[in-house]
Amino acid sequence: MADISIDRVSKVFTTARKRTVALNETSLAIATDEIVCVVGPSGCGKTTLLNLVAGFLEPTAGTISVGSREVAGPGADRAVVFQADAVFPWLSVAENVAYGMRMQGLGRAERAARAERYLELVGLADFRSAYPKELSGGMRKRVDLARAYASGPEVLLLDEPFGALDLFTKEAMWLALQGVVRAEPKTIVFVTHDIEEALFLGDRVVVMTPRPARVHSVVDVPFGTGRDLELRAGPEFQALRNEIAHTLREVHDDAA
Ligand SMILES: Nc1ncnc2c1ncn2[C@@H]1O[C@H](COP(=O)(O)OP(=O)(O)OP(=O)(O)O)[C@@H](O)[C@H]1O
Repeated sequence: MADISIDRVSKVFTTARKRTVALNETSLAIATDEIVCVVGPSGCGKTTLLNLVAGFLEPTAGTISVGSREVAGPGADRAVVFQADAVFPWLSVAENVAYGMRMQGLGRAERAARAERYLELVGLADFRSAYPKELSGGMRKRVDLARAYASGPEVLLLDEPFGALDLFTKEAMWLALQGVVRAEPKTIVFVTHDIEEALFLGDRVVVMTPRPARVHSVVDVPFGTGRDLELRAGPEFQALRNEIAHTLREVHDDAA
């Protein structure tokens, strides 16, 4: 269990031809076991922010802490799920889920027990011996999620994990993620382009400005736990969706 503190973080990419300020003194505090969804204009720096928290990139200025530790590189306390599948095609579903635990040196029996627990939580227990090519896109995403959880992180960083899925598969993944989080809460940063996804899953939705990204506004999501898909049809959900869409349109127009 850990909170995340992003304190006046800037990130400048410098190549031979170009200098890009992706983030400019961005600050954000995320509480332990909170789900924060991040939306913003395309190319504003959302993935950069996530990669900085993951430790894949180093800030040009500012600091990021997870719990009491300052981020100084990737670590087992953080697991990342990307849009692209990260499953190994030559490993079975259960072996994929156990992979990170093997790297961490856990014994065979514990790996098997933990893999089983997370396969059950994501609804894949019957597919433990299947290989990725036998799975649908949504099922492969469930494997990614189970593997991320099984590696025992304190923080989950999700970068448009369901971005390539069709609407119905996506909805099923929202419910799957919600179920796993309910069984085992985590501090989650979830980057998405999908406002409904952000509102359905998040405790808060952070709207970023165009590049260089800063936090434009933060929307508190009042729907509690155990959300069902019908929620989206309700007036409160619709009003928040419209509010965020309006903000995004505004920041987009200001930058254009
Ligand atoms: N390694 C890199 N080298 C140079 N520039 C980079 C690098 N990574 C990202 N950028 C630039 O930083 C800016 C922010 O990119 P980033 O991928 O973080 O945006 P994003 O908000 O996640 O975009 P999208 O919504 O389209 O996924 C972009 O202009 C991008 O071209």
